[in-house]
Amino acid sequence: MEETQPVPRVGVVLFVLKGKSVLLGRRRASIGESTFALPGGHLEFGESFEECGARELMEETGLEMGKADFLTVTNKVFLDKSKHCHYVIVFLRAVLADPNQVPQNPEPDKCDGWDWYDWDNLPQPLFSTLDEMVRSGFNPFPST
Ligand SMILES: CC(C)CCOP(=O)(O)OP(=O)(O)O
Ligand SMILES: [Mg+2]
Ligand SMILES: [Mg+2]
Ligand SMILES: [Mg+2]
Repeated sequence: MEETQPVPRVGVVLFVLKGKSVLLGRRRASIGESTFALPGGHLEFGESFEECGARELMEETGLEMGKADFLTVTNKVFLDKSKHCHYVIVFLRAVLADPNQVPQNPEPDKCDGWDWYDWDNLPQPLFSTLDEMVRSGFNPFPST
């Protein structure tokens, strides 16, 4: 019997920028377990990319998204572990509505906690897709 392949899903993740730092959290999840990743998650029915990003940011960090704009998109099949999955990941760049807001960790089963990391001194290991972008020289910061 042919093994049913999982259908591709859409994720929306955010480069939340603060000065030269970016918000990252260490994942506790099947995909990218123990790697440092951007906040974000599955696009839900009827959402715009920005609505999804704002919802996921609030759900995962308690932070309110301010201005956001589209950066790039990737298309990747994840074969790590037993759970094979295929994601189109939309990357937004965002700032906080209130730059003084402090990230919380309301989903401790999914993440060790959130912190700001200098782009020139990122923690390791990074989530695979983010690692590939960094290694390729990708820069999420607006050109001044
Ligand atoms: C692989 C990823 C970029 C897309 C899914 O993200 P996620 O596992 O954080 O999903 P949720 O936040 O929606 O649980
Ligand atoms: Mg989420
Ligand atoms: Mg998530
Ligand atoms: Mg979700």
